[in-house]
Amino acid sequence: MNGADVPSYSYLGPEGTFTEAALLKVPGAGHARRVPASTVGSALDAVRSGAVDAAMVPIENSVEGGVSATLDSIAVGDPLRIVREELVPITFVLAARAGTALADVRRIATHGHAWAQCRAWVDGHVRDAEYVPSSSTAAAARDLAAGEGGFDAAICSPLVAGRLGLAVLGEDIGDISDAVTRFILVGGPGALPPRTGADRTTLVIPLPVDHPGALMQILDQFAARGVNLSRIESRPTGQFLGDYFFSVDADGHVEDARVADALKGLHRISPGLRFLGSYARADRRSPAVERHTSDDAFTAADEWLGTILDGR
Ligand SMILES: O=C(O)C(=O)Cc1ccccc1
Repeated sequence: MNGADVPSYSYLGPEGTFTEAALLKVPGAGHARRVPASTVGSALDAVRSGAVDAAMVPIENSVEGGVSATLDSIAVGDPLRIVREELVPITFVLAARAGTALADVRRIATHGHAWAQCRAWVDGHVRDAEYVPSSSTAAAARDLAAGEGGFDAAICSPLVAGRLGLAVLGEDIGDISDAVTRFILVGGPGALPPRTGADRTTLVIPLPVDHPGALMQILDQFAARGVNLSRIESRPTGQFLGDYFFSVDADGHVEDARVADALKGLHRISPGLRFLGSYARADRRSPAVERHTSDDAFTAADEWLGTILDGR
């Protein structure tokens, strides 16, 4: 904890982001040192430099899918470890300065994921709407309240709109009303969070180039050990056209024999495999494990092989 008595956390800020709401769900975070960062990359760099103990960043949205800024920043550079996840239900409002009517709104600032989730509402209520990208929903609202940025409205949380004294021109404007975002708490390499039986393991798997069937072989490592995947996305490495890595969430903990065995198989196919952590699922859902992929089955198989190698 950097010698201080309280832990320190960076997060995608400023105050009032959905990411801060996720951080405040972490036990003790309300009394911790909380350091807002203007990008996901800088929140993670604060962990790498040792300026903070851990960072909270968004990773996945039930409507829009993976958060590329997070998937990419965590995949390269000094190794990081996900130690926890939080789920936050997301509600958006259209906020404006007092005196602005909905008919006057054209330029709307917000985070890319918020914009993507309110597309239908905006199309139906704002004529010739123009998207102004912002680093977060709260940054858009803050700049709007300060009269900066040259936009007419912001899409943000009802809480932030209220705190900044902004008028709400549209309530609950998300196209899917029960949208949820998953956030991850990311620390440096260290002891693994304990296995709970309802865990998730996150991996970065570089796709070997000029290797026919590589993706099939990668997927087969999970399938053959009965390991379910809850997310798989391909992202370009940025090195050259056609060079990709897969960002994967698998059910289970690396201390589960079937997951450990799958990781060993993956490493043989893709030696640049990066282990990003095993941590408890926020929804506490445990996977169904067939008998032949249970820890007991793996132990029995190891013992059986041992008898052969020992000449027994
Ligand atoms: O901009 C924010 O408030 C964030 O925390 C990022 C985000 C944006 C939209 C949905 C979920 C998270």
